[in-house]
Amino acid sequence: MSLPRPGTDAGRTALDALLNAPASALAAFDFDGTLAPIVDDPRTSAPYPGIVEGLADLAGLIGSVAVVTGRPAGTAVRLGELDRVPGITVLGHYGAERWVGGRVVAAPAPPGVELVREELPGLLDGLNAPEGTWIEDKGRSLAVHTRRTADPDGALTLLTPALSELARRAELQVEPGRMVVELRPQGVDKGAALTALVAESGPRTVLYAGDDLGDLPAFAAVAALRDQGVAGLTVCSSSDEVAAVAEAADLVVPGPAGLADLLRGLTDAVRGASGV
Ligand SMILES: O=P(O)(O)OC[C@H]1O[C@H](O[C@H]2O[C@H](CO)[C@@H](O)[C@H](O)[C@H]2O)[C@H](O)[C@@H](O)[C@@H]1O
Repeated sequence: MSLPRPGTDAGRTALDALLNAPASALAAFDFDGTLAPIVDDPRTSAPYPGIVEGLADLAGLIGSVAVVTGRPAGTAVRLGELDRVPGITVLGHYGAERWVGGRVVAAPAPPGVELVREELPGLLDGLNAPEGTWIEDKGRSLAVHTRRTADPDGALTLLTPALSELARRAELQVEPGRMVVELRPQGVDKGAALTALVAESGPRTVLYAGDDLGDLPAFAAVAALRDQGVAGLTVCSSSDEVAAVAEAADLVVPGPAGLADLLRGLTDAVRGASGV
């Protein structure tokens, strides 16, 4: 499997650094839209064929592999079969939760989450939210999905102002995503999560792959880490739904299928470079 070349100097430098010193590399991945194709019902998400095997192979060849997701960490592990990846770290809820070796560690959710849980159904009724609007209660956050409505973008436009006002009263943060608006605790994002992981394990190279707006803080963290001497490669798992992530990435691959190919290309190249 051939390995695509990043379109930026910084990305090419980081890819070369990863291949030259794989034991000093961290590769971190978003879940939905990156490792798992987007589906209408989030409860049925599953990794793209070959992804789990690709992550497991990579985990045996480089310093560390992580998933950083907006999902609860345990949900991502269950849906993604991530416990099949030796040594993987899974950071859930944008870094508020950490799954490692079967245990989830997290601080308690702020009280605003309970307020949103109580008020959200009535708020959606009052707005005549279109049929197909669905509340995903993730425990420490709630997400309002519109993908299954007749007009997902129109539904988001209708609902977002009132959801933002509810988030403000609950002292929560609004997280927009692919046909979804999430109300979640403040003070965490994927950038801070990735930065903390790097501080902990001290890699000399970081690869981060994502597809949605919530991944942009992680891309920004990769850029900041470069200034501190850590080589960084950002990868976009592209879609027709989000343009900003491809614009910010060093390398763009066509969705989870492209990410599966990239994983195979990376493992082949690492093995080739080290003669394994
Ligand atoms: O950080 P991620 O791992 O990318 O999680 C972000 C959100 O992903 C899920 O929603 C998205 O995927 C669904 C399943 O494919 C899709 O139906 C939905 O339209 C997408 O927005 C998940 O349900 C959310 O809780 C995550 O925050």
